[in-house]
This record gives sequence, structure tokens and C-alpha cells, in this order.
Amino acid sequence: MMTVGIIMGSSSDWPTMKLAAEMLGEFDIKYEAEVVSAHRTPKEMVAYAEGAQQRGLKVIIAGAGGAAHLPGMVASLTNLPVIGVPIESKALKGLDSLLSIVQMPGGIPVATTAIGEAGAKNAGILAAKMLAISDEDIDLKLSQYTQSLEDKVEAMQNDLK
Ligand SMILES: Nc1c(C(=O)O)ncn1[C@@H]1O[C@H](COP(=O)(O)O)[C@@H](O)[C@H]1O
Repeated sequence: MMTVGIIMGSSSDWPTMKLAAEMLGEFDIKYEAEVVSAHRTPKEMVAYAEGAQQRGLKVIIAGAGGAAHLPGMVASLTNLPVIGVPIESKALKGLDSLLSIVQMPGGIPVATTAIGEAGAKNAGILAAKMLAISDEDIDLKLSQYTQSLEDKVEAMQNDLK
């Protein structure tokens, strides 16, 4: 059974969204990745969001660029937590994506990350943190990951000496 659903408005978002998938892989979290669009496939989007919890998903990560309606629309259709990743658009560098994902009206939250690859990576880690609340294995792997970041910074400091 898959635990995290990664969805995106277009396959052109995958080079960014794959960083979320890579982080989930690092924590041994099972995920599925699909292209679903609020604009281009509205009926599929409703079916995906309405069926997600019953299929066993625990968290949804939704990436979209430009007029990025997908994360908010999906959040309005499920009780699962939705993490939105603003994709870096060509015309406005992702500021359009960021503002349309982050500025949700009160009542329908989307946990919005930074624009682009760092955001996708953090979406994977945030999903792991949500799951770690009730999963000791993921909790341990998160602690090891945090330690690896500390070790990296220590190595940087040693290089400067
Ligand atoms: N923002 C959305 C939605 C949506 O929100 O439903 N569907 C597609 N898109 C976005 O359109 C951009 C351009 O898509 P194409 O590269 O396919 O033209 C992508 O970043 C996608 O996320």
C-alpha cells in the first residue's frame, strides 16, 4: 500500500517533484507519482482526491506551476494533509505558483514549501515528519538524516580551518 501520493499538474513538473520522491525513498516511504490537473483533468482530480484516504494514502504532495490550483482544490476534497510545491514557472520564476498555492482562504490549509527543487525536497521531508508521529522507523531515519546534515556542516568548518 502506498503511503504518500505525489501529484503534479504536468510531467514537465517531474524534474522538480522527483526530489520529493528521492527524499521519501531515503526514508523507505512508499509513494506513488501521478500527473493530475485541476485545469486539464478536473474529473480525474476529484476522483483522485476523494479516493486517496480510502486507498490508504496518509499525505498528499501536490506540485503545480503558474495558476497553481491543484494543491488547494485537492485539499478541499480530502481530510488528508496536503503539501503544496510551487513549481518555478518560466514567465514569473514561480512567484505566481507560490502566491496561488500559499494564499488559501481560511478553512482549507495547504502546507506550502519554497519554490522549486528545495521546496520539493522539503515536501518529502515534511511528509516524513508527519508520518514519523506514529512510525518509529521513520522517526529514527529522520534523526539520522538530521545528524548527517550536522556532520556535513562540521566537515565544512573543518575544511575552512
Ligand atoms: N498549475 C497547473 C495545473 C493545476 O493547477 O491544475 N495543471 C497544470 N498546471 C501547470 O501548468 C504548468 C505548465 O504545464 P505544461 O508544461 O504541461 O504546459 C505546469 O507547471 C503545471 O503544473
